[in-house]
Amino acid sequence: MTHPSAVSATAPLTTNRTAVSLTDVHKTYPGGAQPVHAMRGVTLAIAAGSFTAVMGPSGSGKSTLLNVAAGLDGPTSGRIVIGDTDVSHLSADALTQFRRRHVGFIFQSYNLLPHLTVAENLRLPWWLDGRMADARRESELLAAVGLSDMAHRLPSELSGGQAQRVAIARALATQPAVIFADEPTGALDSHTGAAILDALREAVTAFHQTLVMVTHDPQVAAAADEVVFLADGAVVDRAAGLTAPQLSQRVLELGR
Ligand SMILES: Nc1ncnc2c1ncn2[C@@H]1O[C@H](COP(=O)(O)OP(=O)(O)OP(=O)(O)O)[C@@H](O)[C@H]1O
Repeated sequence: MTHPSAVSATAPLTTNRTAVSLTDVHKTYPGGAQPVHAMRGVTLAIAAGSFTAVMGPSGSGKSTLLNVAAGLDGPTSGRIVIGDTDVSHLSADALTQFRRRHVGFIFQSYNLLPHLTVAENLRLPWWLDGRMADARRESELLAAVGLSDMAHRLPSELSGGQAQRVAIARALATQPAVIFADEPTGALDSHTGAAILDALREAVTAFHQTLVMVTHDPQVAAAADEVVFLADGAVVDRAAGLTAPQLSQRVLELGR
């Protein structure tokens, strides 16, 4: 295990075959009258280089799983390992530093900084880590998401699909051990959403990245290598090769 103070900016974190593992992870929110058990003993391993979709009925704990697995929120108990690092017990500062270097995020709302250009938004992960942006990688990423000619635009001058392409490129910038995406196509029309999903898949494959994506959309989940099903805070199934209607049906059954 890597000691918190020894987190390196350059250490390759996906040398083993598992990019992320959760072992008996529980997450309980204090709540009002009663605590909410949003994760009840989740054990899950995500293979390096894979694309995993997380599906389940509303309130089943998908966003909680993503936030806890990504180190955005701490577990109540259990162990989370990203690459070779046990992040469950890192101090807040060490965890922030670790996330900047080794975890990528894509959100439904893009989360671009409005006063920075496309290129500057893309450079943020390096800047936040006190490093110079890698100009060659920046050009490669802009080309990979089809935005080479929009590097100097502001987010307000982009369509939703273009903004999400910037977010994808930014998530890939530091070659993270894993990229977590929460409903990345949720704010887009179905045509643009499909194009974004293609761009994401292609970029993730081209750059050998690992992607874990929460989605309600069975068409999106059908493009994943594997789908993890959650119900009531627990992993109840994992499946590969199901069609969109089959995935839809499975989620409906879990919600009953
Ligand atoms: N900060 C919080 N405080 C208290 N309870 C919370 C908090 N965040 C989530 N919950 C509860 O935890 C449970 C799981 O929520 P979560 O958002 O992870 O589900 P989800 O599957 O992502 O839902 P949806 O599909 O509707 O987005 C729900 O019962 C929710 O009300």
